[in-house]
Amino acid sequence: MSDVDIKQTLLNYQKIMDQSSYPYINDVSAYEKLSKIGQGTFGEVFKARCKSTGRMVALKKILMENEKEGFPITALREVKMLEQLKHQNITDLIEVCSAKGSSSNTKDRTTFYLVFAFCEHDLAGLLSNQKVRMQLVHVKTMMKHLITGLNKLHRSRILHRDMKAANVLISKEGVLKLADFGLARPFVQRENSAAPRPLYTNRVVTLWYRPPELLLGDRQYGTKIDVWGAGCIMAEMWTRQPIMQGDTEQRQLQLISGLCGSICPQVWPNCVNMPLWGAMIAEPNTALPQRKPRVLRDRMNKIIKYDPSDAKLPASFQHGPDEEAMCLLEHLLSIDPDKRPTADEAEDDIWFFKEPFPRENVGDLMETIPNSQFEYTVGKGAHAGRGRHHNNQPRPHQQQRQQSNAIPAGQYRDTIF
Ligand SMILES: Nc1ncnc2c1ncn2[C@@H]1O[C@H](COP(=O)(O)OP(=O)(O)OP(=O)(O)O)[C@@H](O)[C@H]1O
Repeated sequence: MSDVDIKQTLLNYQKIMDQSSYPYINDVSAYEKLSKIGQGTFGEVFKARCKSTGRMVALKKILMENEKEGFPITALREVKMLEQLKHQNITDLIEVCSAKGSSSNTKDRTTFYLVFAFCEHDLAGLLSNQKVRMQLVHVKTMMKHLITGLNKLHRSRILHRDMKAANVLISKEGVLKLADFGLARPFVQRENSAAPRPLYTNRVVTLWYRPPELLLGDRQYGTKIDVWGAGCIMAEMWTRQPIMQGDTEQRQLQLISGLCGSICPQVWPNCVNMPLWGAMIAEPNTALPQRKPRVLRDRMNKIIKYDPSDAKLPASFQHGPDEEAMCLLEHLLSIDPDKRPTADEAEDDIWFFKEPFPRENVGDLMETIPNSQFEYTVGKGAHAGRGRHHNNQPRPHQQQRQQSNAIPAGQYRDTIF
């Protein structure tokens, strides 16, 4: 079914629903709104409680950009994908709810909400809280959850396209969930490499987590764009802040070269075929500086160490760099997308089979966080919008809106850890 057909079907469906008292979709009044916890690109997000079960949920209001057209196609895509993606490491969409306008002006309008199981933290908030002391086993468990969730996504032929610590949620029980499928899209697996590949928009992924191929204008990318994001998140587990914080696409490329080495045909033969390669390399102040060494290992070796205060490590452990962790990180952050592992390969990485072994959850870490820190304040606290997508670029469907490259005051600017 084409997007137009889906839209038309939904329009008809909504008309029927509007005329009927039969609850095809539950009314949002089944939930009691408690507080506003986020301002997503698509609309507001509220913490709420189910009146009948007491279950905590996140209500994501769907921004109706053009109400006459009914339920937005982008939100419909998100719902359809999340229905396929039932997995413990993926945000749990419980249902879609609706609400009728209450005033005489709005009574013909229906507002829709996506209802998700509530998660107390996002990873960005957790990492920015210096009181949260993470041990190697916590980092490993969270990375295992993240890669397992990503593997499920890719096996379901879906690209996330907005991997970042702020889109990784952690439940009170200490289970990590990939969230925010607003930019996700299904992809076609090419059986025949000679077949033409579909073109996707390259205006995806928050700048700090954007891989070299997207920065060089690639429109035929694949799952490896998410794998790069997983690598950025893995490094951030130790640095506690995003590792490459460019404020323009050119600057982001320079930061990548500064850390991961020059983007050049010797390390990535196909780079010369990227749409922006020619223009960028020819610039006098090129964003593609050549002969830059790869210093990722040196920089990270100082940080990726066994923590001597980590009582859970066997006594025989040396407190040196964690060589297996370093190897996985190096692999995830390969400049050449073809050299990055698939999520399936990363899930079987040797690091996860070495002590300390990943656990079912990081519930013990969650227990160390005082209850008060489970609460939200808009724009502050656990869900503060660090590296938010809309600070760097609009969603594809919003490209007509003004793009702002500004990073808000108090946030990281153009730095490298
Ligand atoms: N299941 C959940 N539990 C708790 N909070 C959530 C949940 N889902 C979303 N949120 C909060 O709402 C915010 C916005 O949600 P989400 O990222 O899905 O929307 P978005 O419009 O795509 O936002 P963004 O512009 O940040 O990408 C999140 O950053 C998070 O703080």
